[in-house]
Amino acid sequence: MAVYTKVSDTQLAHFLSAYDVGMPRTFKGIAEGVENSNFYLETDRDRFILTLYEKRVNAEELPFFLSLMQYLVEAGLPTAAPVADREGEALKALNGRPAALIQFVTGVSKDQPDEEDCAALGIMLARLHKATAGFDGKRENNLSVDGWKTLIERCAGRADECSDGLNAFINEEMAALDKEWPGGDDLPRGVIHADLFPDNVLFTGHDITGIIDFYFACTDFYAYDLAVCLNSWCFDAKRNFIPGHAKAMIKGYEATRGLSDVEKKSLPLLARGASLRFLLTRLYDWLNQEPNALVTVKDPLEYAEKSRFFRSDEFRNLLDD
Ligand SMILES: Nc1ncnc2c1ncn2[C@@H]1O[C@H](COP(=O)(O)OP(=O)(O)O)[C@@H](O)[C@H]1O
Ligand SMILES: N[C@@H](CCOP(=O)(O)O)C(=O)O
Repeated sequence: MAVYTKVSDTQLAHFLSAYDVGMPRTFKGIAEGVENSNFYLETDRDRFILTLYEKRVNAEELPFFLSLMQYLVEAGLPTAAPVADREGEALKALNGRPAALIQFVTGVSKDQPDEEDCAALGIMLARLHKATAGFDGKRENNLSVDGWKTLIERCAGRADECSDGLNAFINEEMAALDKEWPGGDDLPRGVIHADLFPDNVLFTGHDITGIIDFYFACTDFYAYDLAVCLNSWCFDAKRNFIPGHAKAMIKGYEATRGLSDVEKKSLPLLARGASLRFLLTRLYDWLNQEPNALVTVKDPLEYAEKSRFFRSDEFRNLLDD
């Protein structure tokens, strides 16, 4: 459960007095997520998510995230809208943290998405990329090559506490990616989600009803967003790659936004970059656990294994099929 900052009944009542959202009926911490504190709020009028932004979110960047979310709702994407208070403010503060009330979206995230879900995700990801092309906000990806180097410095060679040999693996992978990573103009880019894991996509059946958690959204390669999804949607619980999932996702994506040959050829490298990004943030969290937080720390090694897979020929061959 991710609740780093608690909210008392009195604090909630004071916070809600600025809004026109009705009287609270249910209020509880949410049993998913690792980044921010999230609460489910039901009032006599509607359902909401109350988010208190924590460690990795830079408060100055919150207007970018919230305006992107609002833009996407208006563009017809199934995303959650920030709720403004009576003064028209969506970005507020609560218990010393920046906070926002977000519209609740219905649907259930999938632990084990199937091929049809992956196809739907591919289509939705491409729709998202086409929609964000009209959004004029920009945000550098602080979890790309330079950000990985910073995380490596902060993990200070302690990776082997997690697994023998992990430090050497990370350094070797970082050096290779640093050398080969595409330059800013080498691939089409725009605003991407950058963390579109299955827990951030809500379904009813095989239909996507909600895309949430835009707090890593940034300006980067569209194909990198696809590479994040190949990492997070196309492996089974034993971390075996599922080629059918990847094919369905890429096909769905291409049906909506075509991928150039250069983008396709870059996917193995971009997928390795995405693996390293999630390996490093998970490793940092694993090494710096907060004893008082209600949070389930995620396994860094999952992404070391995925990174090794994306270095193999199997994925390259699949793209040539
Ligand atoms: N707008 C929303 N509508 C419905 N459920 C949501 C919404 N936002 C978050 N949730 C629920 O809260 C959980 C944690 O939210 P998430 O944004 O992924 O956390 P974090 O900010 O820690 O990354 C999600 O897995 C989902 O169950
Ligand atoms: N997707 C990341 C963790 C951050 O996302 P959240 O939605 O689970 O808070 C990972 O799996 O490492």
